[in-house]
Amino acid sequence: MLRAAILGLGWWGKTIVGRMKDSQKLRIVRAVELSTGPHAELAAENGIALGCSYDDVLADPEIDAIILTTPNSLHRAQVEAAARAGKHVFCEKPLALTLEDAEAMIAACREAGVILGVGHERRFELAMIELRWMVANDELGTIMHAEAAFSHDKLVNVPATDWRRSAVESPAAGMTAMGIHLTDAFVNLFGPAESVYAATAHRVLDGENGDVVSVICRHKSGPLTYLNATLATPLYLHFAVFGTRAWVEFRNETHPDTVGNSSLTVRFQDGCTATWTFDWTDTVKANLEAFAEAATGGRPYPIPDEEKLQTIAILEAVVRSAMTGNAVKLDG
Ligand SMILES: NC(=O)C1=CN([C@@H]2O[C@H](COP(=O)(O)OP(=O)(O)OC[C@H]3O[C@@H](n4cnc5c(N)ncnc54)[C@H](OP(=O)(O)O)[C@@H]3O)[C@@H](O)[C@H]2O)C=CC1
Ligand SMILES: O=C1CO[C@H](CO)[C@@H](O)[C@@H]1O
Repeated sequence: MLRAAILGLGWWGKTIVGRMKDSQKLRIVRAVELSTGPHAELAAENGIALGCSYDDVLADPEIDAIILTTPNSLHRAQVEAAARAGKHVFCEKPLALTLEDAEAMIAACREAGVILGVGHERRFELAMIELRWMVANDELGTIMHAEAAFSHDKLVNVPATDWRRSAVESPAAGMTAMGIHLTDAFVNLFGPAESVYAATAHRVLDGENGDVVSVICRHKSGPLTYLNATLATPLYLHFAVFGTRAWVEFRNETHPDTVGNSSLTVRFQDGCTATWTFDWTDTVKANLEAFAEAATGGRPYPIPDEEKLQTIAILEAVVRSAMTGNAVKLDG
């Protein structure tokens, strides 16, 4: 059992506490209240000790790991501090806001010999795992292109002054909140991108950041990918991959606060169509338990460092492209 402390009991921190309540692999035993505590009721219900600083938990030999559900710009310093203290660290997405920061964080964890988990839970959807298998095993033929769209209007009602609406914390119209999940999926399916073009628009939300983003990537392995993400329409997640032998569409009704099914529809060259539905699985818990297994020496963490870096390289290129209006080439 991995014993963890959590930093940041906001929306997502509370979600994680709830999801990990009955886990046999990771137990949250301490929480650091930074700014908006106290969280006495939640802590009492879940057997979590409050009232300590980050330095306290880093010095606590009873703590094996840190979970970070804090504003994005704090992630680098907090991950580096955890690594220096010899703690495994699970950091929510985006891992970092720049490639330089992500590289430094990964280097710090490697040097300290600790596992770095990241909140890309969408990889743990059963339908996504199936889709990944189809692509990797050439079931779809040559992949021509893929498209995806993701939205959640949770942020519509938060004040424009909330950190999640700031262009620094959440650049390129919420790429860091929504689009990055799709980028992670494309990196997982098709590997690194060699060039990126992005545009943002400003439709309904106040503030300097825009509320809808579109991104086209050319992947080194060949396919073009296209994503749309917004902060202002009701929740949806749609994903489609088009190959010369078949195309596949993935739909998902899952919301972090509710439960929904997902489905994969495949249409083959000969016109046959097949649809599979998948029951809801707790992908947040699956990701944290995979992290716990890696930290306790069970098996490797399934999101490789190289892919964590590629996702942040694309994020950085999206921000640059949206600002300049030019395509951005990625090297290395
Ligand atoms: N994987 C996923 O699907 C999701 C991931 N996330 C990620 O989780 C992280 C947290 O997001 P979310 O929970 O929505 O954010 P919230 O604003 O709801 O919570 C952030 C918490 O961080 C703490 N905090 C520390 N310093 C600051 C500061 N300077 N300003 C504000 N809060 C601070 C506070 O904790 P306290 O109350 O304990 O003081 C606060 O409640 C982000 O990185 C986000 O991208 C978010 C949603 C879904
Ligand atoms: O930050 C976020 C906002 O909500 C989305 C889902 O509803 C999350 O997936 C995302 O990580």
